[in-house]
Amino acid sequence: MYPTEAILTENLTKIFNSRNGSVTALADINLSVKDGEFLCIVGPSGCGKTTFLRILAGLEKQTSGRVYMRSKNPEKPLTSMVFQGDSVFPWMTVTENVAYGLRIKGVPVKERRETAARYLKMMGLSKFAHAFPYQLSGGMKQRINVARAFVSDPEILLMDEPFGALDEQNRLILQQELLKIWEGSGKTSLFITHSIDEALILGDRVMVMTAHPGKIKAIVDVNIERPRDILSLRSSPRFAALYRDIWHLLQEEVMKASARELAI
Ligand SMILES: Nc1ncnc2c1ncn2[C@@H]1O[C@H](COP(=O)(O)OP(=O)(O)OP(=O)(O)O)[C@@H](O)[C@H]1O
Repeated sequence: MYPTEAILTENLTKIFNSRNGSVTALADINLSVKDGEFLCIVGPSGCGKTTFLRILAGLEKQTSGRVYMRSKNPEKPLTSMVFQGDSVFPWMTVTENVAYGLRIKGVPVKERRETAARYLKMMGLSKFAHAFPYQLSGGMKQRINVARAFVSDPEILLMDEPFGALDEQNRLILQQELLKIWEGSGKTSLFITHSIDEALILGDRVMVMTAHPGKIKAIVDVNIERPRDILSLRSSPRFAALYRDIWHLLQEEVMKASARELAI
Protein backbone atom coordinates (compact mmCIF):
# COMPACT_ATOMS: atom_id res chain seq x y z
CA MET A 1 0.00 0.00 0.00
CA TYR A 2 1.22 3.54 -0.74
CA PRO A 3 2.16 5.38 2.48
CA THR A 4 -0.09 8.13 3.87
CA GLU A 5 2.70 10.12 5.53
CA ALA A 6 3.93 13.35 3.89
CA ILE A 7 7.47 11.92 3.83
CA LEU A 8 8.67 8.38 4.36
CA THR A 9 12.23 7.16 3.98
CA GLU A 10 13.32 3.53 4.09
CA ASN A 11 16.95 2.60 4.72
CA LEU A 12 18.07 5.78 3.00
CA THR A 13 21.82 5.69 2.47
CA LYS A 14 24.15 8.08 0.70
CA ILE A 15 27.78 7.37 -0.14
CA PHE A 16 29.90 10.02 -1.84
CA ASN A 17 32.75 8.70 -3.95
CA SER A 18 35.71 10.92 -4.61
CA ARG A 19 39.37 10.57 -5.55
CA ASN A 20 40.24 10.38 -1.84
CA GLY A 21 37.93 7.45 -1.22
CA SER A 22 34.31 7.13 -0.26
CA VAL A 23 32.34 8.90 2.48
CA THR A 24 29.15 7.44 3.91
CA ALA A 25 27.16 10.59 4.61
CA LEU A 26 23.89 8.90 5.59
CA ALA A 27 23.26 5.34 6.71
CA ASP A 28 19.88 3.64 6.94
CA ILE A 29 17.65 6.62 7.64
CA ASN A 30 14.13 5.38 8.41
CA LEU A 31 11.88 8.34 9.04
CA SER A 32 8.24 9.18 8.67
CA VAL A 33 6.93 12.75 8.78
CA LYS A 34 3.24 13.43 9.21
CA ASP A 35 1.32 15.83 7.04
CA GLY A 36 1.58 19.34 8.54
CA GLU A 37 4.34 18.40 10.97
CA PHE A 38 7.32 20.65 11.79
CA LEU A 39 10.39 18.45 12.24
CA CYS A 40 13.69 19.97 13.36
CA ILE A 41 16.97 18.19 12.66
CA VAL A 42 20.01 18.59 14.90
CA GLY A 43 23.36 16.83 14.75
CA PRO A 44 27.09 17.54 14.76
CA SER A 45 28.80 19.21 11.83
CA GLY A 46 29.26 16.90 8.86
CA CYS A 47 26.70 14.30 10.02
CA GLY A 48 24.69 14.50 6.80
CA LYS A 49 21.86 16.95 7.61
CA THR A 50 22.22 18.98 4.42
CA THR A 51 22.66 15.85 2.33
CA PHE A 52 19.39 14.51 3.73
CA LEU A 53 17.47 17.67 2.81
CA ARG A 54 19.11 17.81 -0.62
CA ILE A 55 17.92 14.27 -1.34
CA LEU A 56 14.37 15.21 -0.30
CA ALA A 57 14.58 18.31 -2.53
CA GLY A 58 15.67 16.13 -5.47
CA LEU A 59 19.06 17.89 -5.67
CA GLU A 60 20.98 14.73 -4.79
CA LYS A 61 20.26 11.06 -5.44
CA GLN A 62 20.51 8.48 -2.68
CA THR A 63 22.88 5.54 -3.14
CA SER A 64 20.31 3.08 -1.83
CA GLY A 65 17.02 3.04 0.04
CA ARG A 66 13.72 4.69 -0.81
CA VAL A 67 12.04 8.06 -0.40
CA TYR A 68 8.28 8.55 -0.70
CA MET A 69 6.87 12.05 -0.73
CA ARG A 70 3.13 12.43 -0.98
CA SER A 71 1.76 15.11 -3.24
CA LYS A 72 -1.80 16.17 -2.40
CA ASN A 73 -2.00 18.79 -5.10
CA PRO A 74 -0.12 18.24 -8.37
CA GLU A 75 -0.64 21.94 -9.21
CA LYS A 76 1.71 22.92 -6.40
CA PRO A 77 5.48 22.43 -6.24
CA LEU A 78 6.26 19.50 -3.95
CA THR A 79 9.17 21.16 -2.13
CA SER A 80 10.85 24.50 -1.73
CA MET A 81 14.23 24.86 -0.05
CA VAL A 82 15.68 27.72 1.99
CA PHE A 83 19.45 27.42 1.83
CA GLN A 84 22.12 28.29 4.41
CA GLY A 85 23.35 31.86 4.17
CA ASP A 86 22.63 34.44 1.58
CA SER A 87 20.92 33.20 -1.58
CA VAL A 88 19.02 36.26 -2.79
CA PHE A 89 19.51 37.56 -6.33
CA PRO A 90 21.49 40.81 -5.94
CA TRP A 91 20.22 42.32 -9.20
CA MET A 92 16.53 42.02 -8.27
CA THR A 93 14.50 44.19 -5.90
CA VAL A 94 13.02 42.66 -2.76
CA THR A 95 9.63 42.24 -4.47
CA GLU A 96 11.20 40.65 -7.55
CA ASN A 97 13.19 38.26 -5.36
CA VAL A 98 10.13 37.22 -3.38
CA ALA A 99 7.97 36.82 -6.51
CA TYR A 100 10.67 34.96 -8.48
CA GLY A 101 9.06 31.51 -8.17
CA LEU A 102 5.72 32.90 -9.38
CA ARG A 103 7.38 34.50 -12.41
CA ILE A 104 8.96 31.16 -13.34
CA LYS A 105 5.50 29.56 -13.06
CA GLY A 106 4.10 32.19 -15.45
CA VAL A 107 1.77 33.81 -12.89
CA PRO A 108 0.48 37.16 -14.28
CA VAL A 109 2.32 40.22 -13.03
CA LYS A 110 -0.59 41.73 -11.05
CA GLU A 111 -1.23 38.50 -9.16
CA ARG A 112 2.43 37.95 -8.36
CA ARG A 113 2.81 41.52 -7.07
CA GLU A 114 -0.22 41.07 -4.83
CA THR A 115 0.97 37.71 -3.49
CA ALA A 116 4.49 39.03 -2.92
CA ALA A 117 3.09 42.09 -1.11
CA ARG A 118 1.10 39.86 1.25
CA TYR A 119 4.18 37.88 2.25
CA LEU A 120 6.38 40.98 2.42
CA LYS A 121 3.91 42.35 4.96
CA MET A 122 3.95 39.13 6.99
CA MET A 123 7.75 39.18 7.09
CA GLY A 124 7.96 42.91 7.96
CA LEU A 125 9.51 43.78 4.59
CA SER A 126 6.85 46.07 3.08
CA LYS A 127 8.95 49.22 3.55
CA PHE A 128 11.77 47.60 1.57
CA ALA A 129 9.68 46.33 -1.35
CA HIS A 130 11.65 48.36 -3.91
CA ALA A 131 15.06 48.14 -2.23
CA PHE A 132 17.94 46.01 -3.57
CA PRO A 133 19.61 43.37 -1.39
CA TYR A 134 22.84 45.39 -1.00
CA GLN A 135 20.78 47.97 0.90
CA LEU A 136 19.61 45.39 3.46
CA SER A 137 21.05 43.71 6.56
CA GLY A 138 21.68 39.94 6.77
CA GLY A 139 18.47 39.49 8.78
CA MET A 140 16.44 41.27 6.12
CA LYS A 141 17.93 39.09 3.38
CA GLN A 142 17.00 35.95 5.30
CA ARG A 143 13.44 37.29 5.55
CA ILE A 144 13.42 37.48 1.75
CA ASN A 145 14.54 33.84 1.52
CA VAL A 146 11.81 32.66 3.88
CA ALA A 147 9.13 34.77 2.15
CA ARG A 148 10.28 33.42 -1.24
CA ALA A 149 9.87 29.83 -0.06
CA PHE A 150 6.34 30.46 1.24
CA VAL A 151 5.30 32.44 -1.84
CA SER A 152 5.91 29.50 -4.13
CA ASP A 153 3.38 27.64 -1.92
CA PRO A 154 5.09 24.23 -1.84
CA GLU A 155 3.58 21.24 -0.08
CA ILE A 156 6.80 20.71 1.88
CA LEU A 157 9.25 23.34 3.12
CA LEU A 158 12.89 22.34 3.54
CA MET A 159 14.98 24.83 5.52
CA ASP A 160 18.72 24.38 5.92
CA GLU A 161 19.87 26.46 8.88
CA PRO A 162 18.25 29.60 7.53
CA PHE A 163 19.02 31.69 10.64
CA GLY A 164 22.48 30.26 11.36
CA ALA A 165 24.38 33.41 10.40
CA LEU A 166 22.16 35.84 12.33
CA ASP A 167 22.81 37.46 15.69
CA GLU A 168 20.72 36.36 18.69
CA GLN A 169 18.24 39.25 18.56
CA ASN A 170 17.53 38.99 14.84
CA ARG A 171 17.25 35.25 15.20
CA LEU A 172 14.57 35.60 17.88
CA ILE A 173 12.60 38.00 15.72
CA LEU A 174 12.79 35.73 12.70
CA GLN A 175 11.84 32.66 14.74
CA GLN A 176 8.77 34.56 15.93
CA GLU A 177 7.87 35.55 12.37
CA LEU A 178 8.45 32.06 11.02
CA LEU A 179 6.24 30.59 13.77
CA LYS A 180 3.44 33.01 12.89
CA ILE A 181 3.60 32.45 9.14
CA TRP A 182 4.04 28.68 9.50
CA GLU A 183 1.24 28.26 12.06
CA GLY A 184 -1.06 29.99 9.58
CA SER A 185 0.00 27.73 6.71
CA GLY A 186 0.24 24.30 8.38
CA LYS A 187 2.88 23.19 5.85
CA THR A 188 4.93 20.07 6.43
CA SER A 189 8.37 21.49 7.28
CA LEU A 190 11.87 20.19 7.91
CA PHE A 191 14.31 22.60 9.53
CA ILE A 192 18.02 22.05 10.18
CA THR A 193 19.58 23.91 13.08
CA HIS A 194 22.60 23.76 15.38
CA SER A 195 20.59 25.43 18.14
CA ILE A 196 18.68 23.19 20.58
CA ASP A 197 16.70 26.30 21.64
CA GLU A 198 15.62 26.94 18.08
CA ALA A 199 14.64 23.30 17.52
CA LEU A 200 12.42 23.37 20.62
CA ILE A 201 10.89 26.75 19.79
CA LEU A 202 9.88 25.66 16.30
CA GLY A 203 9.53 21.89 16.17
CA ASP A 204 6.81 19.35 16.87
CA ARG A 205 9.60 16.76 17.03
CA VAL A 206 13.37 16.99 17.05
CA MET A 207 15.43 14.39 15.17
CA VAL A 208 18.88 13.96 16.70
CA MET A 209 21.52 12.53 14.35
CA THR A 210 24.70 10.64 15.15
CA ALA A 211 28.16 11.79 14.16
CA HIS A 212 29.47 10.48 10.88
CA PRO A 213 27.97 8.43 9.31
CA GLY A 214 24.64 10.15 9.92
CA LYS A 215 22.00 7.89 11.43
CA ILE A 216 18.94 8.72 13.51
CA LYS A 217 19.99 8.55 17.16
CA ALA A 218 16.60 9.57 18.61
CA ILE A 219 13.44 11.45 17.82
CA VAL A 220 12.18 13.62 20.67
CA ASP A 221 8.53 14.70 20.95
CA VAL A 222 8.35 18.38 21.89
CA ASN A 223 4.68 18.33 22.80
CA ILE A 224 4.35 22.03 23.63
CA GLU A 225 1.09 23.60 22.58
CA ARG A 226 0.69 26.10 19.76
CA PRO A 227 0.47 28.97 19.11
CA ARG A 228 3.78 29.38 20.91
CA ASP A 229 5.07 32.41 22.71
CA ILE A 230 8.86 32.21 22.63
CA LEU A 231 9.55 34.03 25.90
CA SER A 232 7.16 32.02 28.08
CA LEU A 233 8.18 28.84 26.26
CA ARG A 234 11.87 29.34 27.06
CA SER A 235 11.19 29.83 30.76
CA SER A 236 8.97 26.74 31.11
CA PRO A 237 10.18 23.66 33.05
CA ARG A 238 9.29 21.41 30.09
CA PHE A 239 11.55 23.42 27.79
CA ALA A 240 14.44 23.09 30.28
CA ALA A 241 13.89 19.33 30.62
CA LEU A 242 13.74 18.79 26.85
CA TYR A 243 16.85 20.93 26.39
CA ARG A 244 18.73 18.70 28.86
CA ASP A 245 17.49 15.50 27.16
CA ILE A 246 18.57 16.65 23.71
CA TRP A 247 21.92 17.93 24.96
CA HIS A 248 22.61 14.54 26.60
CA LEU A 249 21.88 12.84 23.27
CA LEU A 250 23.99 15.30 21.28
CA GLN A 251 27.00 15.80 23.51
CA GLU A 252 28.58 12.42 22.78
CA GLU A 253 28.03 12.86 19.02
CA VAL A 254 29.57 16.35 18.98
CA MET A 255 32.63 14.99 20.79
CA LYS A 256 32.93 12.08 18.33
CA ALA A 257 32.69 14.52 15.41
CA SER A 258 35.40 16.78 16.91
CA ALA A 259 37.70 13.78 17.51
CA ARG A 260 37.20 12.72 13.87
CA GLU A 261 38.08 16.21 12.62
CA LEU A 262 41.29 16.19 14.69
CA ALA A 263 42.22 12.77 13.27
CA ILE A 264 41.80 13.87 9.63
N1 LIG B 1 29.42 16.49 -2.89
C1 LIG B 1 30.09 15.85 -1.95
N2 LIG B 1 31.16 15.08 -2.25
C2 LIG B 1 31.85 14.40 -1.31
N3 LIG B 1 31.54 14.44 0.01
C3 LIG B 1 30.47 15.19 0.38
C4 LIG B 1 29.70 15.94 -0.57
N4 LIG B 1 28.69 16.58 0.09
C5 LIG B 1 28.85 16.26 1.39
N5 LIG B 1 29.90 15.43 1.57
C6 LIG B 1 30.34 14.83 2.83
O1 LIG B 1 29.24 14.18 3.42
C7 LIG B 1 29.23 14.38 4.84
C8 LIG B 1 27.92 15.04 5.24
O2 LIG B 1 27.89 16.39 4.75
P1 LIG B 1 26.68 17.39 5.02
O3 LIG B 1 27.02 18.70 4.41
O4 LIG B 1 25.43 16.74 4.60
O5 LIG B 1 26.71 17.50 6.62
P2 LIG B 1 25.96 18.52 7.58
O6 LIG B 1 25.49 17.74 8.74
O7 LIG B 1 24.94 19.29 6.83
O8 LIG B 1 27.14 19.50 8.02
P3 LIG B 1 27.08 21.01 8.61
O9 LIG B 1 26.33 20.94 9.90
O10 LIG B 1 28.53 21.34 8.84
O11 LIG B 1 26.42 21.87 7.57
C9 LIG B 1 30.47 15.20 5.16
O12 LIG B 1 31.50 14.31 5.53
C10 LIG B 1 30.78 15.89 3.86
O13 LIG B 1 32.17 16.16 3.74
